[in-house]
Amino acid sequence: MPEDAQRVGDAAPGDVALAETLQDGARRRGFMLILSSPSGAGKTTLTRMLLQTKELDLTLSISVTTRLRRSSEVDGIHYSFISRKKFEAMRDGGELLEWAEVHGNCYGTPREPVDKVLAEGRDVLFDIDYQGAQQVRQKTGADVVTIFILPPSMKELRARLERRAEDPPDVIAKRLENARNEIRRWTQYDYVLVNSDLQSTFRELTAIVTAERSRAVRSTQAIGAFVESLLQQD
Ligand SMILES: Nc1ncnc2c1ncn2[C@@H]1O[C@H](COP(=O)(O)OP(=O)(O)OP(=O)(O)O)[C@@H](O)[C@H]1O
Ligand SMILES: Nc1nc2c(ncn2[C@@H]2O[C@H](COP(=O)(O)O)[C@@H](O)[C@H]2O)c(=O)[nH]1
Repeated sequence: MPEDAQRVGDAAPGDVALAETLQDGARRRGFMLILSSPSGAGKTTLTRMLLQTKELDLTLSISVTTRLRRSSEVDGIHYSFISRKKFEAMRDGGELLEWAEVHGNCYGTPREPVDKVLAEGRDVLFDIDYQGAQQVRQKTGADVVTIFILPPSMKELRARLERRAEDPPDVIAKRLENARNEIRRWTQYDYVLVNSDLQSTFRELTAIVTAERSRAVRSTQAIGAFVESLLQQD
């Protein structure tokens, strides 16, 4: 073993650097975690639970939309609510990573905040539809993880939209009408979960996040340096 090499348990200054090197953010690239589902299956609820779990350290991508704000929503927190004119200017100016028309309204993901979080080696959470998921996959490639959330039944999907009581009956009817087309897209996704019991689905989601964070393909050079140091040890 070379004289200057570190031993496990040695309190050398190099250990601090090594420990820092192995901070999660430094040892891997961040990824984009996309949740999609038909309206009412539960992705907003699950997104909220993921964000409230501080140790997961996920950052939500806040979409822009031309949809009217629901009474429970806060501008800048749940969405940035903008006019169609502003939306078109952002889209045409290349400010959106992806965009789509969903249930008659326009939705899009501002590119800059996503790039910033990923550059820090952290993960970004998206609540977007299958059209957006497809665009993000095509544009960005490997560092995308997609999850499709299914309802346990169409009856329960309707019941959830009605219990939520956030949309008028015609909007609920349109969302249910679109649900079948959306559900057929499940094969595009990396993972598919049936959201019957909320806590079980949440556990499944956190297990996916944890596993995806250890994928060798996302390793940075820091892990390479760490492996080299391991190989130098007795
Ligand atoms: N596993 C579950 N069991 C029972 N109710 C649920 C479950 N998951 C979510 N819900 C409820 O279903 C309703 C719809 O959920 P949520 O708003 O999260 O759906 P969504 O997929 O985000 O819909 P949208 O695409 O319209 O935003 C909410 O009232 C939520 O509390
Ligand atoms: N392609 C995109 N889809 C988005 C985006 N933000 C939200 N959505 C999807 O729209 C529907 C309806 O959402 P709601 O809040 O009006 O119920 C839902 O499927 C969302 O996932 C986006 O930026 N791009």
